[in-house]
Amino acid sequence: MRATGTALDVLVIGAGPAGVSAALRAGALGARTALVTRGAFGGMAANDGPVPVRTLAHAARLLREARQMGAYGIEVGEPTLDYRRLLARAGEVVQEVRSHSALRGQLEAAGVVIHEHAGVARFVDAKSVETERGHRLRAGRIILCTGGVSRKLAVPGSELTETHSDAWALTSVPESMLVIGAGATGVQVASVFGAFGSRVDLFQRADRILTTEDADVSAAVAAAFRASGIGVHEGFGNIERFEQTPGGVRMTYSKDGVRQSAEASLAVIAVGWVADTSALNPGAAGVELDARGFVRVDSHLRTSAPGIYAAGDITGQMMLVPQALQAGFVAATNAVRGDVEELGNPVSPIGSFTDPEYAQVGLTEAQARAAGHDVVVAVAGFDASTRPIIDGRPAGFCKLVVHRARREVLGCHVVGERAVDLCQVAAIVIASNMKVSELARLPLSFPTYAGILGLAAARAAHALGLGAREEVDALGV
Ligand SMILES: Cc1cc2nc3c(=O)[nH]c(=O)nc-3n(C[C@H](O)[C@H](O)[C@H](O)COP(=O)(O)OP(=O)(O)OC[C@H]3O[C@@H](n4cnc5c(N)ncnc54)[C@H](O)[C@@H]3O)c2cc1C
Ligand SMILES: NC(=O)c1ccc[n+]([C@@H]2O[C@H](COP(=O)([O-])OP(=O)(O)OC[C@H]3O[C@@H](n4cnc5c(N)ncnc54)[C@H](O)[C@@H]3O)[C@@H](O)[C@H]2O)c1
Repeated sequence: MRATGTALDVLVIGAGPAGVSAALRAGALGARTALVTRGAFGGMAANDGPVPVRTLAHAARLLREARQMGAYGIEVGEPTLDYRRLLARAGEVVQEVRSHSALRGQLEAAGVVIHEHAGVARFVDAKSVETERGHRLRAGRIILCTGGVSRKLAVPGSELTETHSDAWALTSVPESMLVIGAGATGVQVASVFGAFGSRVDLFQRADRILTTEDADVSAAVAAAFRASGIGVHEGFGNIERFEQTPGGVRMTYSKDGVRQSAEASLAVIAVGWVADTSALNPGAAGVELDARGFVRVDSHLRTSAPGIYAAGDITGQMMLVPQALQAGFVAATNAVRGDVEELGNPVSPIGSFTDPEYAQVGLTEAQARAAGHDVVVAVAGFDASTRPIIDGRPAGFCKLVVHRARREVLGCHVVGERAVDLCQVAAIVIASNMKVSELARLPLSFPTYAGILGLAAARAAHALGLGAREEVDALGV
């Protein structure tokens, strides 16, 4: 067992976005800090989540674009996919992102000692941790940033199912695929493999896919998926079991006493994310979990154990990279300076790189109405805007939810090309409390996707009796 000499001020466990941010902040504040992680630096975000997934989504886009070329006078023939080559490319991208990241250098410059590939770390007591590869580390403050893992289904035969990580590691595109769970992960898996030529069936227990999106977004993405050949089964019932078949796997499920089954080459489970705490032995340090199994934290990101903080997916709060970075910063600030900062509730755009893309920021229409806001809703179709028509991508819409009296945007919901980018602009509008009429009058560049936001704002301003719509429509953005 290798023990570090004197105790550290701060030990951060897990080098995903939350842990890297926490360690950087603690080091920058002058604390003697170490960062210990099971595997490679960067966590899921770099190695198994957004970076490889976005690479596959990009390949899906390239296939789509190759098929569109004929309409623009370019003949290239039907594209074919070499999946092994694509996976190699995803690996290269992960390496490239890693080698261009300034974070490791910044951590070293801040004096943070990095223990990478240390194996699983586990609490010995509330101040010390040991790792599988023999490090023993002691610190006055400990920040838990060990992220999460895919939730398993507790049904017979669940060992026959795969996770999104297994799906990325296939050596060829499966002929067919069942995707179970239609949150951000499930729809991404379904969209990518549908584009690669698998026959995909997406099973969602709730009565609509993407339950955390505006209902119009769920409906539009489901309709687009169906139009592209993906089977979308909403409110399908309960899974009874999985069984091996000669060609792959069979899922048996039932609803209202009626039993049905579906078969495919493989089944991918994407029914949610749970904290990765089993190996950490949090009980030895007095760290309590909540009913869902996430580490319970207060607004300062303090756990139930004095001197132990947690940030990122392990807390079960918004499970996204920017939020993990922010939480790591807050937890480390509090660990070093003494509980001076709260996490707060910043404006948080969310979106996914499916085809079609979808994104949101702020309140959905239903949330705004449930909160008692008197709202005006304005929708601009992509087909009413010049740029999507130029690009041959006229499907989609931008929906604004606007507070009638305050004339401020409460929410923006987009389906279609560059939806995620469009919502970043809307996030700035919301964060700055800009009036919708000011947004409508802003001379956004022409012809752009951001212009659709201006068009929706003009329609909202018109509905509020502010008279901007005709002027903007006349410009034909
Ligand atoms: C398929 C997919 C796509 C996604 N796409 C996006 C996206 O487009 N945009 C976005 O913002 N977010 C996306 N996310 C979510 C995002 O990846 C996570 O919210 C983010 O990675 C959380 O960061 P974290 O630091 O909390 O945890 P992680 O990134 O999971 O890092 C945790 C680290 O802790 C290590 N660890 C775990 N247990 C131990 C232990 N006992 N000892 C030592 N080390 C340990 C792990 O090996 C890992 O390195 C996606 C997620 C998935 C699954
Ligand atoms: N692009 C992105 O930003 C992105 C991509 C992937 C994941 N993520 C993050 O990762 C987190 C986890 O995402 P996720 O999609 O894995 O989980 P999730 O909890 O967001 O979605 C799981 C879905 O599975 C459904 N479900 C639950 N039990 C089921 C069952 N037995 N059968 C069928 N359906 C069932 C739920 O209704 C839900 O819609 C999210 O909070 C998200 O923030 C983000």
